[in-house]
Amino acid sequence: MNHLNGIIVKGIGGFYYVEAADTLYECKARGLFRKKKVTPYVGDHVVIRLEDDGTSTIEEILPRKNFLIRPPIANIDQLILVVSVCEPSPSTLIMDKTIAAAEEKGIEPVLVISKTDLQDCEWLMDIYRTTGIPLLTISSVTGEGVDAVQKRLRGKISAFTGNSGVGKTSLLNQIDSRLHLQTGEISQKLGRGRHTTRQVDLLKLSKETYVADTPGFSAISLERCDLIKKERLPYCFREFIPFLNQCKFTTCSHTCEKGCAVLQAVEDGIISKSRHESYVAMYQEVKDLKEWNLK
Ligand SMILES: Nc1nc2c(ncn2[C@@H]2O[C@H](COP(=O)(O)OP(=O)(O)OP(=O)(O)O)[C@@H](O)[C@H]2O)c(=O)[nH]1
Ligand SMILES: [Zn+2]
Repeated sequence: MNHLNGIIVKGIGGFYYVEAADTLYECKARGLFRKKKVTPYVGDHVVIRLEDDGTSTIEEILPRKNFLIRPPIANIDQLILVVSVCEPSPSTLIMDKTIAAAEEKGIEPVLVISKTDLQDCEWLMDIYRTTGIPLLTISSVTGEGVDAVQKRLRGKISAFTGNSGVGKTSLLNQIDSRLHLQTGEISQKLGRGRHTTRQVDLLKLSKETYVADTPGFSAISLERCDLIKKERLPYCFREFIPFLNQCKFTTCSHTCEKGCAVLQAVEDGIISKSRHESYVAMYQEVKDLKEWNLK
């Protein structure tokens, strides 16, 4: 009997496809998982057993670094949030909700500003430059910045998110022409649109480099389903963290109080106003929620 370590890249009808030692194994999960109500997720690092009859079984699921339920996926290293500088214009509130949701889950957010061939993006860069969130700019038309995104993906499991039409598919096709993903209108016609629920697959770009193929992975699953408790919220704005212990009152909500170090940092231009506005809007949404409204 032979055991191998691998990663689940696809799940279909009770079978899991595990990549291990450069080979794809079709595996069943051990009955024990069902009994324990544990579902293997795409992205799970697993130990598989190769049986003598040629079949394979998932024996063990290794501890998860993080996981999402909708869509079901585990161990995402980074969330690549693609926003176009225009067509469609970005909503900083939705961006900040998505970024905060990633922070809360322990997934590194990476901001990619697309369509830089259409409009100057300095105004958007200015908002995010001071956050410490990795920031990249690209144009899938001129190809500018694509290399840097590719480099950023290397050795990691990444998921892309962003509104329809921002250019996620165009970017992925530039990164790896073997993907031949269908852009824009065509994919809608084929029913790959947003209403189709589809399993998530991991696409392998190169050794240990995977991208979650999640057509349904719109910002929705991250922003709406996962309201962040007000106590946690300030920590989901990473540039606020150095100031959080410096407010005059320990109960400071960092929205309007006197002696608030976060507000002072906004005043001093260390924290951008737009980010703080998003924080306040998100705080208002959750401030009166009771524990049972939140997961
Ligand atoms: N000018 C310009 N147009 C782009 C760029 N990237 C994508 N587009 C165009 O924007 C449209 C949408 O691009 P897609 O790559 O399909 O966008 P998407 O984010 O994958 O959209 P969904 O599949 O609906 O989620 C297409 O018409 C692209 O040709 C870019 O960098 N510059
Ligand atoms: Zn404060």
